Amino acid sequence: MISSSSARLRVLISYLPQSWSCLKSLHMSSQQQAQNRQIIPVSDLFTNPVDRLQPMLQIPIIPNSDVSFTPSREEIEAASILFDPQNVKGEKFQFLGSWPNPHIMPKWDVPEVAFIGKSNVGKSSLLAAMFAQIPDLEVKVSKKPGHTKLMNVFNVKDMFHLVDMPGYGFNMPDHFETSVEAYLKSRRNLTRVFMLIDATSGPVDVDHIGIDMMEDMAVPYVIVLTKIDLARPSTLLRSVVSVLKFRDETKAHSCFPQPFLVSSMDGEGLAFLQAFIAYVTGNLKIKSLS
Ligand SMILES: Nc1nc2c(ncn2[C@@H]2O[C@H](COP(=O)(O)OP(=O)(O)OP(=O)(O)O)[C@@H](O)[C@H]2O)c(=O)[nH]1
Ligand SMILES: [Mg+2]
Repeated sequence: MISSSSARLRVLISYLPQSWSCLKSLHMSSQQQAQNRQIIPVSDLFTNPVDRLQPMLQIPIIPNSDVSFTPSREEIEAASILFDPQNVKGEKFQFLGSWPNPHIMPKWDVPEVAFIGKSNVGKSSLLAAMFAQIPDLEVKVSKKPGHTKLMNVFNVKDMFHLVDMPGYGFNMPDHFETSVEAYLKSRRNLTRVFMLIDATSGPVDVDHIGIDMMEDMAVPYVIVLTKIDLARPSTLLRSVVSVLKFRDETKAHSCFPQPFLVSSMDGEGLAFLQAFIAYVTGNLKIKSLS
């Protein structure tokens, strides 16, 4: 029986490879394990991607005490319908505009969630994937880091707003402090921040700085690992463990304990994340949480 989370992490880390050659062999053995233990295929879009990794380990990847968001399949499907334009006539999906700082941004009486992370991590792509069924709503993405320079606000049916932020790190805008930081510090209707980290690398130095920033401001945030379609299962597992380790080592008080995994390319994990957004903005009741 493994009791403390740091002891659990030590056990998890001992499972993980230390070098690329070991990673390769873990990958091969995980393929063999997949045959034996039936890893869930990626094609199921209404599940938590962590579930398909779980057969690789004999203990929970995320300690049960840290897993509080467990919607049913029906609840996940209900949330994804919120992002579906074929509902009641007149429901609005809109790009509301771009702003360089929060002082000139209109104050709406609607919960907002914001997406932050290093340049090129996939913030704009994640919003584009969420709005994939709304062709009129274009979210610009680019291979070039530092593409998004302003805070872009999108309205989802007057239920909540999604805010795409400029990235930090390489090619970040000079006005980052007066835009993103000022927004995070002052925005009253900001309900949750989603901090994106690249799943192919796990947290890097610039992510640590981002997390410190969130902790200093005591803004509630959630970690989302992006680009999971590009990460092998072993790499993905390693990135999840790195996030948990980092969270525990830094005693990240404002961080939601359960990380999310998503691919904007094949949509894996998207509906699960949408369910969380719907839940935190008060638009979805989760039976297991009520
Ligand atoms: N394979 C894959 N590529 C992705 C994914 N998400 C984003 N990308 C790619 O990563 C690159 C950067 O994506 P963006 O969404 O523009 O990244 P961003 O975080 O908004 O970047 P900045 O605005 O520069 O801060 C683009 O080439 C995307 O196609 C993903 O889930 N899977
Ligand atoms: Mg962007």
